[in-house]
Amino acid sequence: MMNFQQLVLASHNAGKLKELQAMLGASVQLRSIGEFSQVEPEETGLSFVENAILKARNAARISGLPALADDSGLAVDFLGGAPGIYSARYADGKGDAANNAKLLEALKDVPQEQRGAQFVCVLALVRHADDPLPILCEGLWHGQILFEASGEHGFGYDPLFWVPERNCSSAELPPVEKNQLSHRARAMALLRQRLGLA
Ligand SMILES: O=c1nc[nH]c2c1ncn2[C@H]1C[C@H](O)[C@@H](COP(=O)(O)OP(=O)(O)OP(=O)(O)O)O1
Ligand SMILES: [Mg+2]
Repeated sequence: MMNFQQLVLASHNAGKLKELQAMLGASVQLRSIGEFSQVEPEETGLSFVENAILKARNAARISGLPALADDSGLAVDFLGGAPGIYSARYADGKGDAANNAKLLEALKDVPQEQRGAQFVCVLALVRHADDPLPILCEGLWHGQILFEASGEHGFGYDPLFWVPERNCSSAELPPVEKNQLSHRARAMALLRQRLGLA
């Protein structure tokens, strides 16, 4: 097993970097792809897996380092799994606040018992840009979509995601707790096992 002391994180999302670095601990240093390039690759895949691999290969190519990518999103039952892989682009690239407003509007007449949703995270690690065997790990987190935003922590859809096991929104959870429960935490626990860090 290769020893990954330094990985480039194939993400321009500062929230992901913070969470993933906290989960990985000090033995692996995550460097942001932003140190190397500001150009974001187009996420042309039809699945979280495809987009994670695409982002990881791109970052490995640009940086010359092994690369970790996180492709994630929110799948809402009532919307047939949307916005899913399109979560970041749900409100046409207008950002988190616009995405959240659009989701609240789409669900405004939907009763509580039909507001189930899951966060999905796929982590892909490539040793180099053309790695024929990327390491893939996934994690899911089940919850419900709230009727209004609540909480200041986290990023993205966190203020709208109600966490049944804690009875609060994911943005109300202290970061340490989110990092033990989340879709990303579950995917990272699997990755740590695969890397012999667990
Ligand atoms: O823990 C989370 N808490 C709240 N929202 C979250 C979470 N995890 C993913 N999300 C949302 C944010 C974004 O709307 C989409 C990810 O999109 P995704 O393309 O994977 O990430 P991104 O464009 O923000 O950064 P990048 O592609 O550079 O890694 O799902
Ligand atoms: Mg993205």
